[in-house]
Amino acid sequence: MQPAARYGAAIGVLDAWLDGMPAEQALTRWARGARYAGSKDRAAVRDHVYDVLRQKGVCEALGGADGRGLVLGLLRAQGGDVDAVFSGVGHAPAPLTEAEQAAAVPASDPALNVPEWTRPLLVARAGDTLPELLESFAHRAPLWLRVNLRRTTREAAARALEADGMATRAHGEVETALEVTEGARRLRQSLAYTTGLVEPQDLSVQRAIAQVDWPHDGTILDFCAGGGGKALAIADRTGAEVFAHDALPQRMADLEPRAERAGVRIKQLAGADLAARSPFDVVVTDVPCSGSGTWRRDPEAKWRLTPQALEDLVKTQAEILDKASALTAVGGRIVYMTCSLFEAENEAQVAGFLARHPEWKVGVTTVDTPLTASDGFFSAELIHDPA
Ligand SMILES: C[S@@+](CC[C@H](N)C(=O)[O-])C[C@H]1O[C@@H](n2cnc3c(N)ncnc32)[C@H](O)[C@@H]1O
Repeated sequence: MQPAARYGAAIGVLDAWLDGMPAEQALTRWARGARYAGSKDRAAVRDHVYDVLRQKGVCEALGGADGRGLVLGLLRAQGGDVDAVFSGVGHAPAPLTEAEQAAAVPASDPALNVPEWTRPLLVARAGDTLPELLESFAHRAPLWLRVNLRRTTREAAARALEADGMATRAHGEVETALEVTEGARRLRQSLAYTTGLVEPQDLSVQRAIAQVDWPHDGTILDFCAGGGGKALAIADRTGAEVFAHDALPQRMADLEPRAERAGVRIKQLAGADLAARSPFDVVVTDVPCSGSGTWRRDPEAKWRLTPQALEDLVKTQAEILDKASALTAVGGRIVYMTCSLFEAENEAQVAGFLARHPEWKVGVTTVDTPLTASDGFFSAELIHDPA
C-alpha cells in the first residue's frame, strides 16, 4: 500500500471507532477486508490509529471530529505532508476541500491529550511537571522486558534477544529490567520470549515488585491475578507458595502455560477455595483501576473512562482491600497496586483502608508516572500490626 492509502485506511478504522467499535476490532475488520495489505501496512495503519487515539483532542482541534478530520489533525500535529497524503490519488484520501483549507488551525495544546475532567486529577499527581506529563500522553511508551532470573542472567537474555534482531538497554537500578530499543515487533517470535527468558513488563511494575521484601517461605495470594503478570514476577523472587485468584477465572486462562514457560509453579484458586486455604502471609491486590498510568499504551481507555466509572472503581477497590484483609494472616501484609495516577485510587484508598482498619499500618510505597518510568504505577504495602 502507498503511505497515503494507509492513512486512508486509518480514517475508516477511526470512523468505526467513533461509532462505538473497539479499536482492535475495527482494525481486525479492516484487515480482513484488505487482503492486499501486508504486515507492514497493517502495522502502519495500527500506528496511525493509535497515534490519533493518544492525542485525539489535539487532532480534533487541528483537523476535525470525524476520521478524516482526526487524520488531518494528526498530520498537522506531526508536521506531516498534508497535500501528499490528501491527494485523492489511488486509495489516498480526497484532497482538502476549500473549507478544510480555510479553517483556522490553532496552536497544539497538550492539555487536549486527556479528557477535560481528568486534568485536575493529574495536577494533583504531577504538580509542576503537569505540562510534561500531558505531553507524554501523545507518545508511545517504550517496551520494557522483565528477565526471568530463574532461567537466565540479564546479560544472556540480552544476547539471546540480539540474536533475534532486537537491541536492548539494561536499567541501572532494577536488576530484572531491559528496555527494547530496536526491533520490538520481533519479540513474540523471538526465542528469548518463547522459551521464557523474558516477559514484557513495565519498568514501574518491576520497580514496585523489586522494592517489596517477599517472604522466602509461607504463602502469597495474588487476589486479582488476571493474566498473571504480577504473580509470575513475584514467583520469580520468592520461595513461598504462590496462589492466583480472579473474580473472572477465565482471565487466568494463559497463566498455566506462562508459568510453565517461566519455570515457576502458581496454583489457581476458585472463590470457594479461598477461605479454606487462608490465611495467606501476603495478599497482593492489583485492583481494577482507571488505568490512567497506562494511557500511552491503551489510549482508548482514557476516552472511555467516565467520572461515574471512576467512582465505581474506587468502591470496588475498597471492597477488594477489605476482603483481602480477611484473608491475611495475623501480622501479614497486603500489597495494594494500581496502574493509576489518581489520588482517589491510590493514597486516598490507602488512607480509607487505614481508617477502617486501625490495626494496620502502611509500609513501603512506590509511585511512578510516565515521566519517571514508562507507565504510571502505585504500590503500597499494608502491614497488619495488631499490637
Ligand atoms: C488490573 S487487573 C489485574 C492484572 C493482573 N494482576 C496482571 O498483572 O496481569 C484487575 C483484575 O481484578 C479482577 N477483579 C475485579 N474485581 C475483583 C474482585 N472483587 N475479586 C477478585 N478479582 C477481581 C479483574 O477480573 C481483573 O482481572
